Amino acid sequence: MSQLKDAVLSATSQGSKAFIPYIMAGDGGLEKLKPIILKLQQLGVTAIEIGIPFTDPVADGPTIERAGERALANGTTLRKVIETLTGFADELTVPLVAMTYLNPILAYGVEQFAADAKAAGIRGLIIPDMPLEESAIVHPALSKERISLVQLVSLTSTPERMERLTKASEGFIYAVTVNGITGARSSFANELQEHFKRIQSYTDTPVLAGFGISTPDHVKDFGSFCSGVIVGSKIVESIVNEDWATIEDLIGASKVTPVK
Ligand SMILES: O=P(O)(O)OC[C@@H](O)[C@@H](O)c1c[nH]c2ccccc12
Repeated sequence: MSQLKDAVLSATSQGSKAFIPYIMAGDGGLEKLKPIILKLQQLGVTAIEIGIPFTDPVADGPTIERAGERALANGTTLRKVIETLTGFADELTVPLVAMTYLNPILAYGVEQFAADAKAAGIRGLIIPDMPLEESAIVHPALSKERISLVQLVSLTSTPERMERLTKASEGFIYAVTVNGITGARSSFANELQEHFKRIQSYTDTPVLAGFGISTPDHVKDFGSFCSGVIVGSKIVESIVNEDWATIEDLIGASKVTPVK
């Protein structure tokens, strides 16, 4: 079984929803990575998505893009992130999900990456620029280390593609809630509920919503029709501002049973 899927299922079995914050590794310096991760896990998150900064981040909106630029300016690399994580992996109680583009993994070496990622506490991987059809490049090495390869399902996927992505996705399904790039939003399309129902109809793997989610109400609304949420830009911005109260409120909203 996937440790990532287990974590999501156990978060949802208690009437709560899964909450996965996204952070940009190296934003503010790599020495911040450990205290930020330990603080988030102490606040009760389900897993933590760790962004590896990249020079050409196709899916990223301005907040994440700028965080990535700051992290790159600090000299952050995939290798350094993995080394840093490995230094405190024995203190981790939640699974980490790395978000990295394909090129840094190829440059690292797929097999070596998978082994080192495992030792660093990484239990899931999102590779936004790798189409499902190409996943044989990394999948065997990841499977060997029991690292789940999470697929993104977009609003515009055809039903056939949606079914294929959904069935292939490991750990959870990352259902993208908007057409476009990452970044806080104020509202979402009305048909989302139907979209989520359709995705969930293909699989028992939990479906999580991500992109644009930025308020406790969003967390509750999405929690009423899927297994939980991923929040990126709002978390990245709050960490920069050292606004932990906002982060606690967002996490808190995943812990109540939504009344709907
Ligand atoms: O920032 P938002 O809108 O809350 O969305 C989450 C997102 O940032 C995070 O999951 C992410 C960052 N970069 C990505 C690239 C592709 C897919 C997902 C991501």
